[in-house]
Amino acid sequence: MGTVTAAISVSAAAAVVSRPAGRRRRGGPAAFRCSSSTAGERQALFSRIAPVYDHLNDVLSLGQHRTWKRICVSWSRAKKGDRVLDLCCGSGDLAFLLSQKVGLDGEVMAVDFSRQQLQTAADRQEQRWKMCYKNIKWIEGDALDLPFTDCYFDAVTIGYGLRNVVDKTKAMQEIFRVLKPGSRASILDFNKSSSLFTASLQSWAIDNVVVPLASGYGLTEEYKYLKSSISQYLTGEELEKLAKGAGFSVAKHYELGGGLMGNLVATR
Ligand SMILES: C/C(=C\Cc1cc(O)c2ccccc2c1O)CCC[C@H](C)CCC[C@H](C)CCCC(C)C
Ligand SMILES: C[S@@+](CC[C@H](N)C(=O)[O-])C[C@H]1O[C@@H](n2cnc3c(N)ncnc32)[C@H](O)[C@@H]1O
Repeated sequence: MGTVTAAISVSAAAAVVSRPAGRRRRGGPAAFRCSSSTAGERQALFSRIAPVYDHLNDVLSLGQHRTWKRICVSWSRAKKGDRVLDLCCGSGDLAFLLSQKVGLDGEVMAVDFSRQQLQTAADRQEQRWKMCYKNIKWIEGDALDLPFTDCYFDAVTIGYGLRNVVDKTKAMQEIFRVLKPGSRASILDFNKSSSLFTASLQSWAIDNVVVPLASGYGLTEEYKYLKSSISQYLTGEELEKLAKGAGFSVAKHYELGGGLMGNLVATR
């Protein structure tokens, strides 16, 4: 009873219920509120969705997310022999693309704070035959406190990660810090569109396709978080200002996928 009590008092305070596994809170599923969720709660969210994350991305975007990720990596200008960082790497999609760009003479550091996402990435690496993938290191770490010295990387990518960190300013400052002068950060995410039509289409797709399908996997609240996280994200113009504020000399945001997605390219 004590555990349930603790859960109820926690839910009253934090609006998020961290229930003991296998037991449901009275009154229906927990609401995962983006505005009050902590880093730990987001970490747990991405660990929960890890087993189906890649599959749902392919199904829900009709495979288009792979195109957007290829563009993100291409715009990082990562090249043979480079030392590069994929931040918030998740299951490794961008890290695998970077690996092919830098080759065996290069090095890919892929950082995430979800052990389950990293395990998925490492399993995928095991199952693939390309020799270059041996240049990837999977590192459990925090985007807000990177374990690297200043001016360490020739390029940084972050795909669908900046929107999910609890301190976007600190994350941008860390990205700037670990980049070599003249090098690029390429930051892919959903676009917080100023177009009412695009914003409505994005919102409709999440409400009527993404969340219902995710519900079939018991991940309703996890995928509802998507919509609230986008609503609390930054517009392209605000992302450019955030990058310039962190010290980047050039920052430009480009819309992708008809405005549903966006990619910021910032040069140190
Ligand atoms: C790769 C994509 C999203 C990754 C992703 C990011 C998050 O912050 C999440 C948070 C919580 C749960 C899941 C995620 C998550 O998967 C983008 C593509 C996958 C999207 C889930 C689908 C988006 C659908 C578009 C709004 C409409 C696509 C229209 C057309 C088919 C191109
Ligand atoms: C939507 S996934 C993106 C994964 C991958 N980049 C992709 O494009 O599919 C967001 C990832 O960011 C990670 N993440 C969120 N906040 C983080 C932080 N502060 N430090 C490290 N990883 C973080 C989550 O664990 C999750 O794996």
